[in-house]
Amino acid sequence: MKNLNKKYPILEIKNLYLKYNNKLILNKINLNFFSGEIVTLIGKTNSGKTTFAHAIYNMLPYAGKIIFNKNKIYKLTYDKIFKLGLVYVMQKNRLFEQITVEENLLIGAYLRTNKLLIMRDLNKIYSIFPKLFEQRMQLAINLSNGQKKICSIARALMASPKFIIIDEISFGITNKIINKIIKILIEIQKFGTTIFLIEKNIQLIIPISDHIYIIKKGSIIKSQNYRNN
Ligand SMILES: Nc1ncnc2c1ncn2[C@@H]1O[C@H](COP(=O)(O)OP(=O)(O)OP(=O)(O)O)[C@@H](O)[C@H]1O
Repeated sequence: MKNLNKKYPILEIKNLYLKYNNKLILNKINLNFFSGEIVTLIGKTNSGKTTFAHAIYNMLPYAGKIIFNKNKIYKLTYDKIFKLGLVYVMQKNRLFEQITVEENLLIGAYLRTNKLLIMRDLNKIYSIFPKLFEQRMQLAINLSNGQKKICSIARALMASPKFIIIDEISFGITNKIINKIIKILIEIQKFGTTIFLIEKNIQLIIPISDHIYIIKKGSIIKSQNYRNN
């Protein structure tokens, strides 16, 4: 049984509504996320998953309130949200392509001050993903799409986040690599990081999820709790 902090939610979504051109895309979403949970959002194409993540990161205007670690993040820009420890790995690659893989990874840690811990985490990333080590001096633009995704996730992990959103881990990468990423996620979850996965390929994700929500046409239509407590 996992020892999850249920005292107060690390992320609260209150009455979230979002429209594109007058079309309702997210419809009254109310969700609470707690520290150390792995939460998965499942839904078909165009159900509103990515839009939901964009709203959390304040990249789109919405109605409702989103509170992260008691901060009203609906009033903040996404760089400020990052500084609070909420990190978002977008579905599409957002690496800095004209700098090296290692420079990208270190940018993930730019707010951290303990160099020893940063190097420990960097070495850990390299030991889990040896190909990133081999490619560390290459410009990010030269990576394959799958390696770019791994590098994006690794960069987010280098921030030592309190909360990480990953939009489609499985996008462009093999099951073997997904399993490696899952191993790290389980490890950081033990230290209290909340992991929010947005997925279509659910086979590998369901067994590690504490909570699964299903979204359809912008509404959460089902939730399933897999925790033992
Ligand atoms: N920039 C945009 N302008 C207008 N409508 C948009 C825009 N982006 C998304 N939408 C619409 O919002 C709805 C939800 O899209 P969203 O990308 O959130 O779905 P999704 O569940 O993440 O899909 P996928 O699994 O394919 O990534 C869709 O109807 C889509 O057409």
